[in-house]
Amino acid sequence: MSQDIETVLLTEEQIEKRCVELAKQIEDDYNKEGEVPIVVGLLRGSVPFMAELIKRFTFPCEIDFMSVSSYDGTESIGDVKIDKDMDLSSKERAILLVEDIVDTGRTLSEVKKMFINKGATNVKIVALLDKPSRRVVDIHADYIGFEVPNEFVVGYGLDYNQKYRNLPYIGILKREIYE
Ligand SMILES: O=P(O)(O)OC[C@H]1O[C@H](OP(=O)(O)OP(=O)(O)O)[C@H](O)[C@@H]1O
Ligand SMILES: Nc1nc2[nH]cnc2c(=O)[nH]1
Repeated sequence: MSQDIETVLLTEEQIEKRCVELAKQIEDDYNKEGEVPIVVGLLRGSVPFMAELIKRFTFPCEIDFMSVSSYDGTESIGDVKIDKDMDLSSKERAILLVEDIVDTGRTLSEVKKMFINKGATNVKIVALLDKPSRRVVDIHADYIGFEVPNEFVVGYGLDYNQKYRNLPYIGILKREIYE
């Protein structure tokens, strides 16, 4: 375990097991609806989770990425802005947004609105982690991996100043690292 980690909250095995369950649930829903969604990963935190999910999808889908930002360090700095838009058109397409964590809910709320404005027919959200105690915007994620407490977590895509994304587990960062 990294010496900067206070506690491991979720092991690699727990995350993988949950990804199998989520992928099955998502697959059943898209098979019922008969749509070919664009699976859109929000860079950069969603990458490990998205890789773990999509390799288990057996339904036809396309993938794309976009990058939005709203955070600096551990605190929200307000508005969400698009740093890199996706390449595919979302007009008249079903979108499955893949996110690492829902915290205040601002990012997903803004991104979902943006897709609806661009003419997407259906926008669903899958997030690995949910921190409901921090929510300031009412946003519904269709699929959630795990609920986490109000602690700053890193690993499995989640960073602190761009570090720790490569950890294969989710852990609580020691306070002395960021205080
Ligand atoms: O629910 P919210 O309060 O909006 O917070 C969640 C967002 O914050 C983090 O993104 P960050 O801007 O740190 O980008 P990253 O994915 O590159 O780490 C995280 O990846 C989510 O996108
Ligand atoms: N790395 C990381 N990014 C976040 N963005 C919002 N909450 C968190 C968190 O707990 N950890």
